[in-house]
Amino acid sequence: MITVIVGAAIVRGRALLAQQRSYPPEAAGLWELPGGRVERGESDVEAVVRECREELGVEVTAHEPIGSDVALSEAKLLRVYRASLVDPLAEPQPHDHAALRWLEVGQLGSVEWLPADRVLLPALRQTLRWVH
Ligand SMILES: Nc1nc2c([nH]c(=O)n2[C@H]2C[C@H](O)[C@@H](COP(=O)(O)OP(=O)(O)OP(=O)(O)O)O2)c(=O)[nH]1
Repeated sequence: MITVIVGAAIVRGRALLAQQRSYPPEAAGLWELPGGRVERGESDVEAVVRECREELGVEVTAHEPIGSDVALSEAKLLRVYRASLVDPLAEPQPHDHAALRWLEVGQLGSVEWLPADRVLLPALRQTLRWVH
């Protein structure tokens, strides 16, 4: 069975939300998109919405997938969906991450991403350019 990890590319205005991991030690300090494992009986989109609620305390709408699936291991893949805040004035909170940052297109390379997310940077850049 393949485990799907969904990531949320939350875009607000010209910026994308990134979060900094606080664990495990080998990933602490690196940046990723909000998200996590799709649970049994759940759709990808439902998982995106649930994870953003749990991790950030905000409601999002999940849109289309961005880029291609990225293999994390033989049995795990990362699939990213474009997302937006239901209430654009809602401020996401880092419930279990070290920090959050809104990055504009020129700043996407300024943080150290997890390796799988680095693969998606061109697609994320394109999304930020296209939204505006
Ligand atoms: N959420 C998320 N996970 C990512 C990204 N890129 C990436 O390689 N991953 C990896 C890190 C983890 O190994 C895995 C997510 O697994 P998971 O949902 O079980 O979350 P986790 O490791 O934080 O563990 P936990 O919260 O269940 O304790 O996917 C990303 O952009 N967002």
